[in-house]
Order: sequence, then structure tokens, then C-alpha cells
Amino acid sequence: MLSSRYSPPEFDPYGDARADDENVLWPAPVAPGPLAARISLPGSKSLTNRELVLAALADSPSLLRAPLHSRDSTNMIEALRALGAGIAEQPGDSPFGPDLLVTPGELFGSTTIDCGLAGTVMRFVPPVAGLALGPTTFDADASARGRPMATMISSLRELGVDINDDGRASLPFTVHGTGAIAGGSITIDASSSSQFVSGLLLAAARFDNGLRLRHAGERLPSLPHIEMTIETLAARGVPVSSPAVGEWLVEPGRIAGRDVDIEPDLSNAAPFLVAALVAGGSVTITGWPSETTQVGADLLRLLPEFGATVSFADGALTVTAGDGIRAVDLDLTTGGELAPPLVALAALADGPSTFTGIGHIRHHETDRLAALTAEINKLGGEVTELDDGLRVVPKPLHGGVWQSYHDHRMATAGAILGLAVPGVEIENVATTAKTLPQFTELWQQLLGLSHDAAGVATV
Ligand SMILES: O=C(O)C1=C[C@@H](OP(=O)(O)O)[C@@H](O)[C@H](O)C1
Ligand SMILES: C=C(OP(=O)(O)O)C(=O)O
Repeated sequence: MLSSRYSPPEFDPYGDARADDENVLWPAPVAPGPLAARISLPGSKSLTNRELVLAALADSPSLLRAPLHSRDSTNMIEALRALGAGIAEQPGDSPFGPDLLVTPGELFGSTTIDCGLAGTVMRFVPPVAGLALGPTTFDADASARGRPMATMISSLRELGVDINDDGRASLPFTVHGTGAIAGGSITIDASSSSQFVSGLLLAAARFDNGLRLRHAGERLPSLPHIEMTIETLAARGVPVSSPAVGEWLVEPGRIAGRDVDIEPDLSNAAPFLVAALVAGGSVTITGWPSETTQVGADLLRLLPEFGATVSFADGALTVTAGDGIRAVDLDLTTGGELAPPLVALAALADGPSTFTGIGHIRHHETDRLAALTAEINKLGGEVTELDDGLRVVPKPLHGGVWQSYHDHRMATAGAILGLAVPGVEIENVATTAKTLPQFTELWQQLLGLSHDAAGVATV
């Protein structure tokens, strides 16, 4: 029997309960044998939060079917409600929570918005607040206050929005909305996050003069997420043209309401699929879209590099283990959010691996390069930070406490190692509620385990 220090968090996705609990250790279960699992996952964070913003800015109501219900989506819903959007639950077909009917309303400020830990809330909502009448103050969890915001603050100022940040160029700050944003032509440096580009594009059709946005910087990470923004806009009748690489043009115009099915979160599929390589056997994720802009689709290309076989049939993706885990040399510029599970996998591979193109993940929920290095090395591993990545040399690992740093993907990366390494205990596994409040239950389902009333895994 596993330790009994963990009991499942009581997370109310619509309440203001803080999911994080730093004083709890969750004993990560060791895989009891090769897997034969079929798992369904809740909706995509990136799609849900884009569709919520677009629905709030649209000119008629939208129905979001099978949206994500998690801390990030709750923060987004509360933010948009506070600014005047009507968002009501409606029974739907998803086992993970109700559909959402969004009725756009006149936008008013005079409110405070809690971004929690959500990059999508802190980067997508300030332009909406600029379109609202009255001041809107933005703040976030202490651990997220340091995430880069300077590009968004200076962009909005250049587009004609008054922002008071007391000279910090970071959270907290107040957007003094006047009900309109002039818009125009600006050049930004989005090297630290693609979300600056997405946040500006999502609201740009509502700017008086639209937006000509140019990125001039060392690098542009997470391009699939920008593609996702462009595609969700196109589906609502807003064309985004790209006259040159790193340049986007949005004419002023209406944003249409629409009913939309939210795809399952393919980035949250990563730890479950990776588990097949660690434990052996196979893992199937249901509802896998045949076409998508989600970067999780890259797993079809990436997991075979580690030795897996990937097959797609009847709308489900199956990953089957090969002989062992192969070392890799990967540039993850486009898919930085996939790095934590893949790095954990590499720590169990048959030779040294290198990951590059991910300098920007130092600015995710935590400095993920430092956090992965510290935690894997604490278990006996040998990970070295590079300028823009990590070098991972597999070593025999031992159990120990794995810190999560308020980072859902750090918590799930620890769970991956725990499949193979007895005695790994995850601090604050509840932080997975950021995008997957059902993580521990689904992980037990993955392993064919059940849990008792106290949430302790049993075979
Ligand atoms: O727009 C989005 O939904 C996201 C963009 C990416 O951000 P960065 O470009 O900051 O990596 C990604 O890592 C994040 O999880 C979600
Ligand atoms: C970087 C991530 O989140 P956020 O949307 O808060 O940036 C992530 O989910 O990996």
C-alpha cells in the first residue's frame, strides 16, 4: 500500500478556491506492469481560452461544447464576466463538465482580474480591458507575477491605451480603458512568449484602425500557438494576413459568434502517452483530432524518435512502446510546452539526449530549465542547463521529494519518473488543476489502479 499522506484536492472550477497545496506529498505510483490503457482527456486550455475571449468580443452568442474546466479556464471566465460578458453553463455531452454559453455584453472596467498562474489570461485579457470603459487592475499568484509582461504593456501603450504599472513593466498593473483602442502599426519583440502576438491578434479586429503587427526579435517560439490564434479568428470571419514572415495584418471588423467543439488537450496527453514508453505496453487517447493546430500533434513525430510506434485509428491515437527508450536530439522551438514530459522520458533513455530551442521556457510557470535540472539531479540524474535547452545524461535514479514549483507540467514530469523509480513523492500535485484537475484520478486509471476514499492508490 502506498503512503496515505495524499487526499484529492477539493477543486471547484467555478469557485475561487486555490488549488495549490504546498504541504502535501503525493506518492507517485510505480507502474505495476506494461500498460493497456484507453484514456479520455478534458478540453484544450489553449483552445478554450481563445474561444472564450473571441466569444466575449463577438457580435452574437457562442456555445463552447466540451470546454476545459480548470483553474486557467476559471480565471478566464471570471475575468471576462467581470468585464461584462455573460457566461452560463449549459448541460452538454462531456463527462468533464458543462458546455458554456457566452453572450457578449458591453465591456466595463472598474474591476480587478486575477490571472492566477495563467499566461493566457495575463496576455489575452489586457487588450480586452483596453476596449472596456473604466480601470481594470490585473494581478496574479505571487509565483506568476514575474512572468514577462513588458511587451504587452508597451504594445498597448503604443496602440493608445493608458496603463499604470508604477514603472514595474510587470504585474500588477492597471489598464485605464476608454471603451476603444486606436490600433495601428507596431513592432514588438515576442521572443519570450508567442502569447504577446496571440493576445494582440485576438482583439485586433475591434481596434478602430485594426492592427499591423511585426515581430522583430531574436526568435519567435511556439508558432503553432500563433497558427491556432489565426485559425480561431478565421473561423469567426476575421482574416489575418501575413505579408511577411513575423508580420500579421488584421483589418477592423466584426468578430462572429459561433458554436464550437473544443478538442481534447493534446499537450496534456503527453505524460500519458510517454507513460507507455516508460512502463511498456500501449496507451490510447480517445477523441484525437485528425487535423489540429495544437502543438501536441507533434507527439506523432516526436515519440517515434524515442522508439515508440504511433498509430491512429477511429479518432484515437495509440502509442506503443518499442525495445527501450532511445536517446534523442530535439529542437523544441515550436513546442516548448512539451519539454517537461519529454525531458523526464530522456532521463530514462539508453544514452544522452539534448533539447534545444527552449530558452523561453525559463519564463513559463517557473524556470523550467532550472527546475527540471534541479529535480532530476536530486533523484541522482545528470542534467545540465544549456543556453537554450538541456543536456540529459541518464543515470540510475532513486526516490525522493520532487518539487512542483506551482507548475502543472513539473508535477506531471515527476509522475512520469515515478512510474519507473520507487519512492518519488510529488509536492503539490494539486497544482495540476491549472489545466487538468482530474490528473491523479486519470493517472490511476492509466495504471489500472483504483483509489480508496482517501485518494490512496491501490492495485
Ligand atoms: O497561446 C497559448 O495558448 C500558449 C502559448 C505557448 O506560450 P509561449 O509562447 O509563452 O511558450 C505555450 O507554451 C502555452 O502553454 C500556451
Ligand atoms: C506555459 C504554459 O502555460 P501558460 O498558458 O500559463 O503560459 C503551459 O501550460 O505549459
